[in-house]
Amino acid sequence: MSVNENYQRAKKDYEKWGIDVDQVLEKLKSVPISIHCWQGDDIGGFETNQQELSGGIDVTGNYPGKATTPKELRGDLEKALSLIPGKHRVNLHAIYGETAGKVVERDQLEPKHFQNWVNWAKEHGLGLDFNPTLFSHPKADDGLTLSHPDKEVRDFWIRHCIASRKIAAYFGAELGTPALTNIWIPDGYKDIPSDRLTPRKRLKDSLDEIFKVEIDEKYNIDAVESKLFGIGSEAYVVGSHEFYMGYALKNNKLCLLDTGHYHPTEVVSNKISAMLLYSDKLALHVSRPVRWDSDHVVILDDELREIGLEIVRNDALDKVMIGLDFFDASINRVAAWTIGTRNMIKALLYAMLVPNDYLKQLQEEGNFTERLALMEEFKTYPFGAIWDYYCEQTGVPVREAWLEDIQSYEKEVLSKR
Ligand SMILES: C[C@H](O)[C@H](O)[C@@H](O)C(=O)CO
Ligand SMILES: [Mn+2]
Repeated sequence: MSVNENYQRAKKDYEKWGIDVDQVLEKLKSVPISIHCWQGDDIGGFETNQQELSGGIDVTGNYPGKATTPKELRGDLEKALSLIPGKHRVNLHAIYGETAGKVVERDQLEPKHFQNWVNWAKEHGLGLDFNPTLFSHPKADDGLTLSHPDKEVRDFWIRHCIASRKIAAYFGAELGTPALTNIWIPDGYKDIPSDRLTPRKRLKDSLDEIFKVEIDEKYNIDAVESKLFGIGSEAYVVGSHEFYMGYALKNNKLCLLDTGHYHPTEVVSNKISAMLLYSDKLALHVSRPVRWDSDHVVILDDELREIGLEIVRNDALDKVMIGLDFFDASINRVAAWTIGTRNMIKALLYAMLVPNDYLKQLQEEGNFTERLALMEEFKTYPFGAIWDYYCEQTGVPVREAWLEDIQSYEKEVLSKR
């Protein structure tokens, strides 16, 4: 049977539950995923005076073919995007600027250093998002940045964050879609602190300084990302969840929830509905923590499905800005992007093909038997046939056919680097 024949048959199964599958696919096309550029080069970036990765994050593996220039990285992203259905965004870090061989300090970065990215994004109809980079830098060597006891260090990073927001606003103005600027800092202590409050006060003050510079939300939207621990900040992280949740709510900023930044049994899917009661928008870094914040490639596991369900059943596709954050250097990096992003989209599609209103009604009626029965049965509904059709319809390879593209790309491009 052809992809279309399978689709027509599968569609009938969903239609019995009042699900308009054609409409679902139209809607899915309009949901952008922000694809993180840093999977392509192991968070190296292109600074002229490039430093080793720091900040308590780590990329393991030495699979050949990583991008070593902006052109290579863009080429690899293009390849991945050609295998992923829908129109998406690309998420950049400040270390991916292009400064023509000159050393430009991070607090001196300007929109012109990202002009090539903007031209490229225009050419490919992509939105861009942004992150100041507060790691892999001598001024972050002791693991402290915006909460540093030394005012000079703090001021440097404050200037960098302000410069970053201006760069993001340039993306927003040029591309006609606001850029999300996400601030994540590594600040914390390896061992038990004797004072948890003072660094948090300093971080709060630094953030106030950064956001004092007003930027129209038409161009730039600010987010702050919390963390539980990092390598070297096992005992204490200044920007904890409670810290940023309070800050974001009070200052009308977005909380960015990274799925790897919580206790092992604490899940982001369970936070979305609670946070959306108090905030109009939320941002996500979808990752896969294996035993720790390991940033494995996202797979279609229970938590990813649950995240998709929470976004869809709460009618929050316009409220949750979905970004990815994983980095695996032990496999083909273009494949990593493709697998993780396709899975994120699959999770959304899966959620859109569940009779969410009826399941809610069952819960209200206390009919937990039927609720569980249907939630389980829907797991084996012919979701794959709908996904295959979506891929075919959007002009990307169906099922594992994309692997052939990756294999030839590896042979013709990656292996020659
Ligand atoms: C490179 C990213 O900004 C970084 O991964 C951050 O988002 C994070 O999640 C740190 O653990
Ligand atoms: Mn993250």
